[in-house]
Amino acid sequence: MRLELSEYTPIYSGKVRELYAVDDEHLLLVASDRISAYDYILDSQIPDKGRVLTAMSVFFFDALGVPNHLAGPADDPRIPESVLGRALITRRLDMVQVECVARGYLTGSGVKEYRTNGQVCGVPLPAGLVDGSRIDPPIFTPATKAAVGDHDENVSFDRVAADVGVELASKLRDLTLDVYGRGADIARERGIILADTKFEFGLTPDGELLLADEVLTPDSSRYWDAALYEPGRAQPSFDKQIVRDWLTGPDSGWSTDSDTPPPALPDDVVERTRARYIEAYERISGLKFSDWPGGAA
Ligand SMILES: N#Cc1c(N)ncnc1-c1cnn(CCN2CCOCC2)c1
Repeated sequence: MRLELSEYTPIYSGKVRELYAVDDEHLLLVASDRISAYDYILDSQIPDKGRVLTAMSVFFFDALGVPNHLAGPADDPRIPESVLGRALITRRLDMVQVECVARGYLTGSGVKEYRTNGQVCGVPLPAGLVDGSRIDPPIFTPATKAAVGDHDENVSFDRVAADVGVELASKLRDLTLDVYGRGADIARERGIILADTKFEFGLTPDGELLLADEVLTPDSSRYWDAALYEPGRAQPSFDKQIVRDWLTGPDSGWSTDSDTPPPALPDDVVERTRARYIEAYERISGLKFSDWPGGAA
């Protein structure tokens, strides 16, 4: 008999995910159907978004074979029925307070920094790059974890080494670039560009470094459709562009200049966005989302 979610102690609530304590050594990581856009958590939810992103993490954890925090299968008996398919049992780790970012393309905060000094996180880049330019080989561009609601601050490798020691900083960098590179290769073979991603790592009591949190999902990474890739402009988001275009289009009555929260999304925008998440998962994994636990009975 599965416990109810209310029987677990909540210990962390993020923009779209929550953590609960299962016991002294295990956590329940729950992904919601909430979606963010333009730094707002939208009132509208995307049905099955939490299940799709959980399925993506599990696919990549399995495919990439990196020691990680998973401590049970997607249908683990400790997972409450109400969150089955969008929750995972994980080992409770001592989290390394570094956002481990890998960039294979120049965009977002990276392109802003590049335009001021030709570098990103202290890594010099070739002259003449534009928004969306490929960075080959990919670079490690860590950030400090911001308080809820703030943006992370890009920092140099030397700053990470000063904070956590050069040996652990080097392991974080090497693992981040290796896992990103192999994950991006898998996606690229299936027509999807993983432009960049953010990993989190934690330490076990005996000092083993494990990959934690979510892995290579559209919430922790930028997903682009390779068929639409064109350097020199902001690339359309594979998963969120439908939402972004509607919110900034003529029908929403809202704009990014508005000082009010975005309006609710029309049903067709919700449904098309749901379909994009499922398409990304099925194309990358080669699996059927309908086979993933927790679907409508
Ligand atoms: N994963 C993991 C994990 C772990 N395996 N052990 C101990 N702590 C954490 C942890 C605590 N906070 N965060 C930041 C990321 N959060 C994830 C959930 O949703 C909110 C954001 C990770």
